[in-house]
Amino acid sequence: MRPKAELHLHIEGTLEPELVVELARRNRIDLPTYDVEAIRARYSFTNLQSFLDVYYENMAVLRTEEDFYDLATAYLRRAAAQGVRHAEIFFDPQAHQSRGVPLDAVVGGLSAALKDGDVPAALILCFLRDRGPEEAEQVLRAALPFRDRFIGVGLDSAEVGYPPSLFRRVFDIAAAEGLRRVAHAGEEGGPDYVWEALDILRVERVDHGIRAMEDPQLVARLREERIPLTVCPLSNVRLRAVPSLRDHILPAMLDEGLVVTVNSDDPAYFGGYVEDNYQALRRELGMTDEQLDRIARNSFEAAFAYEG
Ligand SMILES: Nc1ncnc2[nH]cnc12
Ligand SMILES: [Zn+2]
Repeated sequence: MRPKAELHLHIEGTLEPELVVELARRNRIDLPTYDVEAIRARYSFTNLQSFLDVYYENMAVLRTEEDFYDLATAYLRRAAAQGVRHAEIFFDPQAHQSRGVPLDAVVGGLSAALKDGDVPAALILCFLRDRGPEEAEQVLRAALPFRDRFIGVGLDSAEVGYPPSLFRRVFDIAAAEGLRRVAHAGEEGGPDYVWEALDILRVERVDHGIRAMEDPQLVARLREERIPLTVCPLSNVRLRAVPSLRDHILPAMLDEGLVVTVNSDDPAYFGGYVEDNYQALRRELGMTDEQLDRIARNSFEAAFAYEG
């Protein structure tokens, strides 16, 4: 299996139904069903929001530092089996704080798992864009005492209606703290969101970015500056950002000379971990070993903290 880095992975999106049930029992939380197949049967999505509704509902079982430790430990085990040699992992503190889970339990559990895990990994703190810029700034300030436990900040959750420009200030603060910067853009939002992420947030990687291909000038900018894109093919199909894998624009992105990487996004929900995404590209799009090797090489080049 080809070695690779994974750069677009939400740790909350690795919460498998089996762990939902185990944590609900451990924390005495009522679930509508304890049948893992019944939970999985709900994973049919029509767009990003329809997924986010289920994603936020399921993560209510995450309560304690131990829960976050177990979640990240399970991911790192799977990642190792998928050929991942380095991971940069998103987490969504606001999604837990809003349920009364303290930030130190989240950061403490995740960072302890990373320390003990087999795959070298780092954390990227994401702001939920639909909760607005003021709350994002509060979260960043609350997280600064844990500054040594994460390497950067990101922007995720519902995209359309929440343009990157809203988050200029909090990204400026992050930059001044020496934090690396990424943002989801061009998943459901148009190329204008990718421009804003680059020009206003000064991001160093674009998460998804598939709609950048609608704007040739933007493609030229991404190519010339070698700004990596963390593309998530199975996610794009399951959230209907593309009609099917056969229609995915990823091969054209590679042909344009873009620094494309392949990642799993929320693998517990989208039918596969990162190697499964590589294999699907081979199977459905006929991508060659040479192309997939290039993508894997890109993933190490695009990493912020790879020490290979
Ligand atoms: N694909 C995605 N887009 C935006 N926010 C997310 N949070 C988890 N997965 C996401
Ligand atoms: Zn994502």
